[in-house]
This record gives sequence, C-alpha cells and structure tokens, in this order.
Amino acid sequence: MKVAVLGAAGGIGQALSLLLKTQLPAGSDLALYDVAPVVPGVAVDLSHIPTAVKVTGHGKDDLADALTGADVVLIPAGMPRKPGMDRSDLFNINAGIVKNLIEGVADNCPNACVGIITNPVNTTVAIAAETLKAKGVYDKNKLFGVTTLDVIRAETFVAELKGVDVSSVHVPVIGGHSGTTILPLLSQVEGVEFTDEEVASLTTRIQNAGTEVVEAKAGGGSATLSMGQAAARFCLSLVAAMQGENVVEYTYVQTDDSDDAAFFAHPVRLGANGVEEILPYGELSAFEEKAKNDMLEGLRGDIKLGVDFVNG
Ligand SMILES: NC(=O)C1=CN([C@@H]2O[C@H](COP(=O)(O)OP(=O)(O)OC[C@H]3O[C@@H](n4cnc5c(N)ncnc54)[C@H](O)[C@@H]3O)[C@@H](O)[C@H]2O)C=CC1
Ligand SMILES: O=C([O-])CC(=O)C(=O)O
Repeated sequence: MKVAVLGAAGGIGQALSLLLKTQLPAGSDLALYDVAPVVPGVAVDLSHIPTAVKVTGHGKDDLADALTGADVVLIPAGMPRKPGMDRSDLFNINAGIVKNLIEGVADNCPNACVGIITNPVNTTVAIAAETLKAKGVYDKNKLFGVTTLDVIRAETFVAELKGVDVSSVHVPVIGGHSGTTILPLLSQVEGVEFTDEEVASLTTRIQNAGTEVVEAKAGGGSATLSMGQAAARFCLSLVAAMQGENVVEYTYVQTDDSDDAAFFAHPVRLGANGVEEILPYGELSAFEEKAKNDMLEGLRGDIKLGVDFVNG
C-alpha cells in the first residue's frame, strides 16, 4: 500500500504524516510531497521512527515520483484561514493548487483513491472531479472530501456536554464542510437526550468549530492537529477497507441525488475500490430537515463554482 500526502510539510501535513508513519500497516510506503524546501527533512525526521513504513520526501519538481504507484492520495496543500475570513475566501489561491495537483494524480496514479482536505472543500472536491473528467480518468467512487473533523468534533462536544464516555458516542454529520452546510444529526445520537436549546446551540458550535480554532490561533492558521488526527482516521479506514475490512465513514462524495446536492456527505461503506455503497442518512428531525433545506442552495452554489472554475 502506498499513500502520498501532498502538502506534507504544512501544519496538517506534518501531523498527518507522523500518524501515518506510526499507524499504517507494516510494509506500506508513505510519500511526502510539498513545494516547501523543508519536505525532504520532514521525511528524514520521520524515517528515524522505528516502524515498518518507508517514508520518502519529494520536493517541488518531484510530484511524479511521489505519486507513481500511489493507492491513496491525501491533499492538505494550500492556504489556511486567518480570523475574519470564510473558507470561501481561500478559493482564489487554493482552487489552482488543487487543480494542478489533481492533474498530477491523473497523469501518474489515475486509479488512486483521493481525499481532499484543502478548503473550501465544498468547492475543491468539485474542482478535482472536473479536472479528472477532463483527463478522462474520473471515477466517482474514488474521490472523497474529508469531513471526518466534523464528526470527531461533534462526538467530543456531545460527550463533554452530556458527561459520557466519548468512545461510546457516534454522531452522524452530513452535508458539506463550511458553516451551515455542516449538518450534525443530533436526533440520531443513541443513549442521550437533548433539549431544543441544546440542539440549537450544539449544532451552531459544531458548525463554527473551525472558526473557534482560527480565532484561538489568532492569525497563526486553522486546525492542524485535530485535522491530522481526523485525516489519519479517514485514511486508515480507507486502507483497512481496501484490504478487505468492512468500514463505514462519513465523507463528502458524489451522490447524484437531485433532491440534495451533487456532492453531499453521507455514511459511506468503503471497500477495495473506494466507495462500495453510499448509505442513506436516515430520518431527520424537523429541525434538521429545515436546516438541510435552508443550506442546500448555498452548497449547490459552492459546487457550481468549482465546476465553472475548470470548465469556464
Ligand atoms: N477539510 C478540513 O476539515 C480542513 C481543511 N483545512 C484546510 O487544509 C489546508 C492546509 O492547512 P494547513 O496545513 O494548516 O496549512 P499550512 O500553511 O500549514 O500548510 C500548507 C502546506 O501546503 C503547501 N503547499 C502550498 N502549495 C502547494 C502545492 N502547489 N503543492 C504542494 N504543497 C503546497 C505549503 O508549502 C504548506 O507546507 C487549508 O486549505 C485549510 O483550510 C484545515 C483544517 C480542516
Ligand atoms: O476552519 C477552517 O478554516 C479549517 C477547517 O476547515 C476546520 O477547522 O474545520
């Protein structure tokens, strides 16, 4: 199994690479790519950790080597937010970065499963899909927006509020990955009850959790450590599924469901070839149904922006 991390020298990239070096199955290859000149050093640093995962570092002109033979590609390359910015403010700089890197994927590892972390995820995933289509290698079962951070945050916040063991809490989060497009389904959490006020305030906290970190870091970037953990969980689930285990994760995928949006985070059964089955997200409460209907137009607009970026 070969995993490539593009943007590996960044805040997320380094945390994610550390977790993958220590947790990928023995015999895996981990290729680290970044335009920052420190990336070979990050690879040397990690290579001193005694696990049976081989790490290689690839600088700016070495994207092809990083990608050749990759089974999984994770992309946290690009600019993070500063206080006062929305994720959509990152579009101008990050859209082109994602398009270029995905062209590299199409040329060097067209059969790889690709997880997009770069914001705005609602849009960059559509950019990736259209870029792969233009190259004639798009497989909708192999492209994922990584929304696992929304799930782990929701689980943490619910456990804190209710004083229960976090390992027993499971919170579905559907939709997209920004503001009100992030939709936690608190009505489906088993073993706890919420008042209407708790549902409203917890939903808002989960939707604004990224901003909570951006403001606390005061200009020094956005979530990197919790995102490294979330991306590692997603990647390890995907790798386990590709090796035959039965795994379900919430992730932003092409659904072709005209009632929702072309891309929408669902529970997804992962398998040897990426998406094995997109599972239904079940019944929504009246609060969740309204929240979904209110955000759909915005999510569809975010997706259209990505489609138009590639197709003009
Ligand atoms: N999906 C999610 O839930 C989350 C997404 N993010 C997003 O992840 C992205 C990265 O965030 P951080 O790691 O904090 O940023 P960072 O600035 O610490 O790292 C970004 C890295 O990307 C590299 N890079 C820039 N252009 C590149 C290119 N063309 N090819 C390869 N590498 C390139 C930079 O050299 C840098 O090392 C941001 O867009 C951020 O908004 C952040 C948190 C959560
Ligand atoms: O908020 C941001 O800009 C980074 C992000 O996507 C998150 O932390 O969920």
